[in-house]
Amino acid sequence: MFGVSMRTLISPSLAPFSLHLPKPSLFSTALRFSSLTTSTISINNRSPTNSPPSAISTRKLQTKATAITSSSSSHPLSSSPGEIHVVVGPMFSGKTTTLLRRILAEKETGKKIAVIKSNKDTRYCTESIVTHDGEKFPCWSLPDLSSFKERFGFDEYENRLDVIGIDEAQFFGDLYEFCREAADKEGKTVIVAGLDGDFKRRRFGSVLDLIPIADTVTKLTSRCEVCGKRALFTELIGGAEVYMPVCRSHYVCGQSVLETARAVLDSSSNKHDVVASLL
Ligand SMILES: Nc1ncnc2c1ncn2[C@@H]1O[C@H](COP(=O)(O)OP(=O)(O)O)[C@@H](O)[C@H]1O
Ligand SMILES: Cc1cn([C@H]2C[C@H](O)[C@@H](COP(=O)(O)O)O2)c(=O)[nH]c1=O
Ligand SMILES: [Zn+2]
Repeated sequence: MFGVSMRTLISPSLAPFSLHLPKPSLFSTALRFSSLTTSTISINNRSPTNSPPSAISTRKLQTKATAITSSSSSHPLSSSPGEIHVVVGPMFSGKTTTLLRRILAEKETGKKIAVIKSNKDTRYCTESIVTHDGEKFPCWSLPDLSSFKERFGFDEYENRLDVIGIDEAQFFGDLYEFCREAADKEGKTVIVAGLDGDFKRRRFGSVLDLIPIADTVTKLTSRCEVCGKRALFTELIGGAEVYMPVCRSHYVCGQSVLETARAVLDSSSNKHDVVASLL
């Protein structure tokens, strides 16, 4: 649905956007994932999926030793602590693609993996995560994360699962608790992909709450549908579900266009009301 919507973005209703560039959709057509930009804050200087350097092994050993002598936790560490990697950005910035790459890299090293996405996202397919380029990977489509262990099987989860990928993380109300427990107490590596902000640039769900407990945070960017520059934000451009990635200038410009359009619509519907009331 989105693939189609984005290809028809510059519709008559978007005339104000197209004023800035004669053929803005060329940017999305030409865009490949490799051209999207990334900035990663690696809190402990290791890459998300690479095997840890020796300093990390030392840290894990120390933490393990601490866990053995600690009796305060109701969930004593049975293995090394896990990791949390967070991938955020606007729509079409490559979050699902990145998640998929990282998950496949983990799988290739022999790790047992599982991918979960919110069942609120039914755009392409419910049983798979699907990138906007059509790449797919089977997943658990769930209403919340707390139901995952039971569905996956407690024993299988505890003893065999190494890596959990979470897509559309902004829709999970229990994201923070799930990730903290999985990484801190259950030794899982959790790779989380989701929107940091909504179309009003407000924080979305609890994705941002993960930052203080994350190993790495990667903010991806897309390409502005209007000018082709780096897109940081997602703009809602039509109905309830048509979005496009935009740069800061065009986000601001789009907001003022929308405000003006709303004001015009309001005043004209008021005029109609007045006229109607006179008839
Ligand atoms: N308007 C667009 N702007 C940028 N990328 C787009 C657009 N439309 C489709 N794409 C494609 O979407 C891909 C990213 O898809 P995906 O990983 O699913 O992103 P996200 O999960 O961040 O929404 C890009 O590599 C690009 O090929
Ligand atoms: C900006 C924005 C998005 N959504 C929805 C629309 C999609 O279902 C997902 C984002 O998917 P993607 O993998 O990042 O392309 O979120 C929303 O509900 N509200 C918003 O403001
Ligand atoms: Zn722009």
